[in-house]
Amino acid sequence: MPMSNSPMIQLDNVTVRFRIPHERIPTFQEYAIRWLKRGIRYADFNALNDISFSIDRGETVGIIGPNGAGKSTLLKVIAQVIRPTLGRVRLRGWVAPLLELGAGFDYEMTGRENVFLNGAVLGFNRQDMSQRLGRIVDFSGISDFIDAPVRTYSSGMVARLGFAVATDVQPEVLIIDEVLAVGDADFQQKSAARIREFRESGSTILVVSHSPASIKALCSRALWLERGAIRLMGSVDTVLDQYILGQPSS
Ligand SMILES: Nc1ncnc2c1ncn2[C@@H]1O[C@H](COP(=O)(O)OP(=O)(O)OP(=O)(O)O)[C@@H](O)[C@H]1O
Repeated sequence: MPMSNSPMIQLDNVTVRFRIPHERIPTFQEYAIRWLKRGIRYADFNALNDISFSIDRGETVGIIGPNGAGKSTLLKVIAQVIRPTLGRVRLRGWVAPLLELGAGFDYEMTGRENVFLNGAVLGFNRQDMSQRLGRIVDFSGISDFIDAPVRTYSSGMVARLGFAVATDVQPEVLIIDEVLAVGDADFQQKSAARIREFRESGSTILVVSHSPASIKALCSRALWLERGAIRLMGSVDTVLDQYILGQPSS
């Protein structure tokens, strides 16, 4: 099979800027008055600041960093959920993002209906999804609840179902934001095994986790983000050893 040498994901000088009110405005009324008087002062805040890197086909890259470092923002900009303020994101594959858990779910609908809904979002029709349904429900391990509305599910159950749908459809690029931390130990093992299968079949994977151990177990490269900038990117061992050294508990 001919393989292109060009990267699967490439970011060139990506900056994501949010505009946030400078001071806390206690009520909506106060906000409206200030807005009319042009009295709201904003501060521009770069959640990502001039980020450049590329990821090749088949790489599994773990993203680590403290709270607020910009990890989720980075995944969102790669999944094209948000646009960069400056710079460019280039993608060469079909992406299945598992960002906020259950973000693609309608909580009033049943688990079964949501499988079809999620499938449609990922580009699959009803017939495709009917064929996949049994396998998805099986993997999620929530078959007893599949006809109950998702609002009755625990966050772990939502995670199981979301993960089962998004990873049944063999994406070329799989983007996973902290999903692995949600399920119980049994599900964490199952999902890690599934990610390894994707890795072996050549998918490109990006995973955010606060757990250096899960990143070590799954990834070949790691990217350490801090205050919106790359602190270090390299082999998983090099980056995590440095990262762990910098943690207050060590
Ligand atoms: N829509 C938004 N508007 C304003 N600020 C935002 C928005 N989204 C994120 N931010 C800010 O950008 C920064 C980075 O957020 P992000 O969620 O990417 O961090 P993170 O590294 O994923 O953090 P965590 O580990 O806590 O999940 C934070 O300071 C956050 O408050």
